[in-house]
Amino acid sequence: MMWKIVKKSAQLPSSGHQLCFVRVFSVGGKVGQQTQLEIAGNLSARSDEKWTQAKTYGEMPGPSSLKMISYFMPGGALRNTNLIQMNRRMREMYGDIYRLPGLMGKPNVVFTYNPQDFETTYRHEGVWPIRIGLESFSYYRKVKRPDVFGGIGGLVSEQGKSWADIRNKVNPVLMKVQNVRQNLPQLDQIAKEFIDKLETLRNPETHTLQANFHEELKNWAFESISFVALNTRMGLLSDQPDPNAARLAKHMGEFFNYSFKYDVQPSIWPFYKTSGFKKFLETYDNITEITTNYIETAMQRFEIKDDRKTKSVLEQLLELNKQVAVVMVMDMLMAGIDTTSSACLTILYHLANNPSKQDQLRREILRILPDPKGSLTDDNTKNMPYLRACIKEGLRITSITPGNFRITTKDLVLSGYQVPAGTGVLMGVLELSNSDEYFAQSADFLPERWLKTGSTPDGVQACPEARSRNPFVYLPFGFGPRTCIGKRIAELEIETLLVRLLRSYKVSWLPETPMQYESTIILAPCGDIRFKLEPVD
Ligand code: HEM
Repeated sequence: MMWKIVKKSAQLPSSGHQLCFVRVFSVGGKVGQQTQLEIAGNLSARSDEKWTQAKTYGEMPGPSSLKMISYFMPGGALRNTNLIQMNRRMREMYGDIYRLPGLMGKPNVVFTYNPQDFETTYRHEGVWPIRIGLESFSYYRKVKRPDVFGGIGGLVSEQGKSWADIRNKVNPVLMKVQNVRQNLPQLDQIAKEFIDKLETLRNPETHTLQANFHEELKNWAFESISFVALNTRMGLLSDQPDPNAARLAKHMGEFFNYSFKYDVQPSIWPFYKTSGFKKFLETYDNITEITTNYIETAMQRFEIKDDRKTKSVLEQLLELNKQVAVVMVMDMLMAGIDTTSSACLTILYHLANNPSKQDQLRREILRILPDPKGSLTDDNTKNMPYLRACIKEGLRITSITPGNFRITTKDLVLSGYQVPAGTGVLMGVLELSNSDEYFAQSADFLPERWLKTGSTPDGVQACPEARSRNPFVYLPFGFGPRTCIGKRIAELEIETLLVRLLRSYKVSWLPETPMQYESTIILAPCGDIRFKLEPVD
């Protein structure tokens, strides 16, 4: 993998920042060329008035490479900060738009906190938006294991036409609400098993758990997404999980940590394969081996004719193309465990800290599920406006993906500065959705802001005026053709679990300090996570 320097003669700024770094995926030759062509197609000089009157890229505030490195040295302004703290300090120092030089092969990145810039970036992203990030995916799948993946990198890492070819195929399978909702009975069963397990771990006197709630929730997320993706029950919520499932869960946990280290943080692996990176490749191998075995077993099951009217997600993916199915299943497992469990934990935390909102939600849940032994169905889950509002509000206050990223494919003017095609743009959505400028009482958990007037059967007063009218300030699942493909699945899983959990327990937060987060690939809850779970009569 290498970086190619594309010199743009049209708009050279005066300060020496005229080189626009565009990543070339030498690991995925064809993809790289497509991406290059796509950007190169736009390299003819932009000469309209808006562009020529804008300040040059070099005039945009931001540190030089050397200054940036000094910030991370002992005593430096960004020493020991996580990504969120780092962005906040940089914003304090440089303002609402600033640029960071690309270090160790990463592209130059413009950080913006202006929703107009978000809109401009998305409106000009074209039909093949570029979001680079997890390049180890491409390397492993295309260079190390073409035997398994047949040259397909997967949604997360492909760009250009290769990305669109997969995305267009899998969109109807994964984004169509009805197709995803066919998993509701099994997801409901998994949520029930989760509650049964909590009950065995719960101290009936103190109502606290004798186990790590976060780990248990990750097992729930794993069990749920592997049912959707592999059409297989892993048994992770039982006393006797499938041994391969336990191995897969362990490797998935390692994968997430490795990916942060080698895909997000600056690393020399594109130039030199360190022993740590080789271990990462072993983890990839283990995940590939276990997942493909599960797929083979499921394929044998599918051959047996039965009277099912609908086809599972995996069957539909296999009908498209076996390699696409293998890649997509692995992407779903990799992207669908920590995200969903962190989001669920975050929403639960906000509900625990806002007992009156939790009570309000429980009134809705009791209407849906008067008998806790009853089942969740398409019919009784149709009308859950307060639950959906609580989920949105939880993800507004703490979006587990605090920023959205694109590589620009056209020259853009952002906040009055020229931003050449091929530059990274990081849009700080978390900051905006927590600002009083866009959401009244932004620090308060106010699900009512997401309700439509007259939409709540339980007589809750909607408060839509407390919500920003600008759709670009709240984007927890991204935006446009490249938006999260697991959004529907994640929402269904989270809704199902919250209904079951809050139907069974009144939840309160025990630690004296607020929930802590660490920023890895996402913003993940960490530290002391303890809830009190008191049974609901
Ligand atoms: C609450 C949970 C989740 C959140 C907040 C979330 C958020 C996101 C975001 C912000 C993006 C980038 C979108 C963009 O660039 O516009 C993304 C992409 C993606 N997500 Fe999710 N996600 C979640 C759950 C899931 C699940 C359950 C799956 C598995 C099916 C999944 C699979 C993916 C994939 C494959 C992509 C890449 C899509 C592409 O590039 O075409 N996500 N997600």
